[in-house]
Amino acid sequence: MNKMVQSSSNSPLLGVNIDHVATLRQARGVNYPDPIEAALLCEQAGADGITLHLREDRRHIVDEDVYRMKPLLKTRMNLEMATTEEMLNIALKVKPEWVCLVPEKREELTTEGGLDVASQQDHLKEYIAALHEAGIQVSLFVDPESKQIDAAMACAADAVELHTGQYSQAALAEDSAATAHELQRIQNATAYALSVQDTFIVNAGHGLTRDNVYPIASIPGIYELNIGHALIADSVFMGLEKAVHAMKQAMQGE
Ligand SMILES: CC(=O)[C@@H](O)[C@H](O)COP(=O)(O)O
Ligand SMILES: NCC(=O)COP(=O)(O)O
Repeated sequence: MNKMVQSSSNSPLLGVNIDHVATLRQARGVNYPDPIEAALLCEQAGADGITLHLREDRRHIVDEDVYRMKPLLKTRMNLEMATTEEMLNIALKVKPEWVCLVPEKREELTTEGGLDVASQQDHLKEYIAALHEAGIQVSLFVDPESKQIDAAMACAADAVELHTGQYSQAALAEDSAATAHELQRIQNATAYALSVQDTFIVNAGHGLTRDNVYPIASIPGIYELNIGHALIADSVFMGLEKAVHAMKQAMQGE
């Protein structure tokens, strides 16, 4: 996707991550709640895209979800995955509009850091080229560091998604100095990427909530935010449609 798809307001687009609906399903080993039903509801409520992470251990999203969801989405699918041969084969079959390459550790509670693009450029160049050949655009989930952005561009990635986990944790801990520091890193990384290549897409996400999203959504040039855990948590109390609306409002400072 190019930057032709724009938010109707000045705030970034909202990609909703529906992994956490599948987490609830897997906790019981039953067939509900259905992440596909959730994805379609989020789209109806104004989500600009749907993100899902097919983890190697299949702890939430499973292969069938990805295959079933793709033809039903009206916006676009952003498939997060590790840089393995198995995942490449799945992506080439499913053909999501976007793939976001993320680091994975089996035992982690959630994605702990960004992909170290700089240390594996040869592998990533080939991997990204294979996805491009299938018409899939590629984003790399990276820490907000110029070294990783340079490497992502050198690998011909179309976008980066800046990992906002450290910012979110600092905000949650109400550590205002650390929050300001992490925000500055994300602002600097965004400005850096766009100064090198103004057509490059800079997304951000991880751990964002209605309480901490506005400073990130206000960064000039940020294209899309991917938000899951906090939005699905909100939906327990307010319903999924209202939770999508409320997140969009929070992104605009309302
Ligand atoms: C890469 C990323 O930030 C998301 O995929 C997030 O990791 C989803 O939640 P889990 O970490 O619980 O899979
Ligand atoms: N890539 C980040 C994402 O998709 C959502 O992360 P979270 O809001 O579930 O932490």
